[in-house]
Amino acid sequence: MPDPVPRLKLEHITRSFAGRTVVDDVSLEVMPGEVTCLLGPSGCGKSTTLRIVAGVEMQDSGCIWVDGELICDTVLRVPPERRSIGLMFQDFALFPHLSVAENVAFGLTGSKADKRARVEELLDRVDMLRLIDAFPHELSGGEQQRVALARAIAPRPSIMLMDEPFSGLDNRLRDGIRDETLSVLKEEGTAVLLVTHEPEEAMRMADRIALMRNGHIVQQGAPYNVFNAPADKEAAAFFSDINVIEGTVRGALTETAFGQFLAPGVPDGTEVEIVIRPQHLRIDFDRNGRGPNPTPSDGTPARAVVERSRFIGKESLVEFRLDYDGSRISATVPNVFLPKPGTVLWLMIRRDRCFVFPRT
Ligand SMILES: Nc1ncnc2c1ncn2[C@@H]1O[C@H](COP(=O)(O)OP(=O)(O)OP(=O)(O)O)[C@@H](O)[C@H]1O
Repeated sequence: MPDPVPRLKLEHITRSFAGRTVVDDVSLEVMPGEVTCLLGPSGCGKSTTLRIVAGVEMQDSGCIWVDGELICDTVLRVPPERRSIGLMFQDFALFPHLSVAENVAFGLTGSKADKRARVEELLDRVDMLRLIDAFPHELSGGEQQRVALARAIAPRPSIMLMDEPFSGLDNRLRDGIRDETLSVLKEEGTAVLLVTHEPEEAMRMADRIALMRNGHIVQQGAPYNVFNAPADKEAAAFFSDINVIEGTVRGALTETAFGQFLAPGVPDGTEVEIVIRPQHLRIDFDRNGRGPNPTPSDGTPARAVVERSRFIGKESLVEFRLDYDGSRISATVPNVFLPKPGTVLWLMIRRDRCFVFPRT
């Protein structure tokens, strides 16, 4: 079977402003009915990439394809209004003088009856049918956002570009609207390119995450893979707090408080950093100095003294100092676990959750 054609494909997109490269060789694909999140810190070039796809900004080089058809390179340029692209941005604005129904019908063509049917269908899907005749000023922020979504989807764009569309909403409202939005877009088969700087939002919404830094895509893949096999230390740190254990390679091994780590193919003398997330440390009791029995997957246990412990919501964060070299390390534990400073405990780390990188 031939490979499916991506709904949206970006190839080697580059854009500079005043000699500074802001989007640097970005390539990605979005399949129909799938959500790709461009995730990265503020200023890394996410919105510029989105504006280039929308056609309101021009790339210096690279191509954009929709359903296998070239729509933009440095010579050809299909204008924004002919790209079948819907836009939903944080500062979306409904037309204040138009009712909910008129707002949603705004970009629609066809007979009055067809338009009305489409408006009602979409408002029903976003649970806003009861407010069809209301005006924007009579709606809450969340309700306005749902109408904006219905309006953006109404003309059946094959691609939806979303730039931090939910960041103006409070947390509880946001989860509901995010999930609703996702199911409507999936049902419509729309390909979504969504920009966010929040890893949690990307993990929740994306089929694929493209992690961006300084204009580059550092890593792309399913959320599970990007989280569990980060490309480098910064990629790991973008998703959660991390611990970094330093070591030097001798004979393809690094000695640490937690025993030896394999560093195959790494030359002797190379300094490495072993990255482990706080949730992947296991804590055990001292048992009069005996500590826990090591298991093959956890390696050698390390004796540590509690410096501080805090309850931080669903879990507790415990900060330790390792006997081995006096370095600090943190562990999170579900629920409430608040050992006193000075308590001796033992730590083990899940080897399958450690990432070894050359020191940068
Ligand atoms: N028209 C422009 N002229 C000059 N510089 C620009 C222009 N547009 C964007 N930039 C710069 O390019 C960089 C990337 O901006 P961009 O808005 O794409 O980042 P972002 O990742 O979306 O950030 P944020 O999450 O803060 O919106 C920024 O340093 C910005 O100042």
